[in-house]
Amino acid sequence: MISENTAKLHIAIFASHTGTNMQAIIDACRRGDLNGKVCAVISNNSNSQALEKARIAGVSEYHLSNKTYPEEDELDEAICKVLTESGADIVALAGYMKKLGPKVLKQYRGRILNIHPSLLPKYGGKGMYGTYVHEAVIGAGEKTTGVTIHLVEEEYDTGKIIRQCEIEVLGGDTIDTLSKRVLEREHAFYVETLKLISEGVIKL
Ligand SMILES: Nc1nc2c(c(=O)[nH]1)N[C@@H](CN(C=O)c1ccc(C(=O)N[C@@H](CCC(=O)O)C(=O)O)cc1)CN2
Ligand SMILES: NCC(=O)N[C@@H]1O[C@H](COP(=O)([O-])[O-])[C@@H](O)[C@H]1O
Repeated sequence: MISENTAKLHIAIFASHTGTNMQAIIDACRRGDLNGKVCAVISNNSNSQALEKARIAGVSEYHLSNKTYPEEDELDEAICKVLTESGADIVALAGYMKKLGPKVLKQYRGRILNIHPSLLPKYGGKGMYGTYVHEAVIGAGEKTTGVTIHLVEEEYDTGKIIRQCEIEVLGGDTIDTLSKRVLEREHAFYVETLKLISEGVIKL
């Protein structure tokens, strides 16, 4: 339970690749736009730009994957240990491509957020990540897409929806133009949502 208070929100961020949402959250904390601190960045990808961005920002970063922990339950436990030791109040998945395990889900139930680049429940679930989502949206002839921030449960994209915003699909949109426009909107949307949580306006 995230209680309304003036204490900084300690945020652990998970990212697998580029990490632009992670960077937006780090920057917002540093600017004072979000009463928070990114206490850890975790990636399953040792070569990710996300880990490099975290190193440059001076944020504690961890490569935790099936390469470092081949046994799934050991990886699950290792992630729990890092989250506990980092003092994380809340977990923000931001382009994290792997399924969180049962131990992490139990330890942080109700306090794990994920951002998804569509209006869930449409275009979610296994295989629906990154540009595959925008490809499906355009392929279906949708006039509107959007961004969803939801709580994370065992199955992909099934948790309670916390906030959504709509984004128009333009006539000439390609996968590239749409993904760029959605990603740009995600950055402010994630920061706004975390701010509302830190202020107790959104109660988890
Ligand atoms: N326990 C949970 N873990 C995660 C969730 C979740 O809701 N529950 N959300 C995902 C993020 N996500 C969508 O928002 C998502 C990410 C990845 C996939 C997917 O199909 N992944 C592939 C593997 C892709 C790869 O290895 O690069 C797969 O599982 O086959 C779907 C949805 C984060 N974790
Ligand atoms: N299903 C999960 C999913 O598709 N997540 C998406 O991955 C991108 C990560 O970008 P980033 O690494 O630059 O923040 C974002 O568009 C996010 O919505």
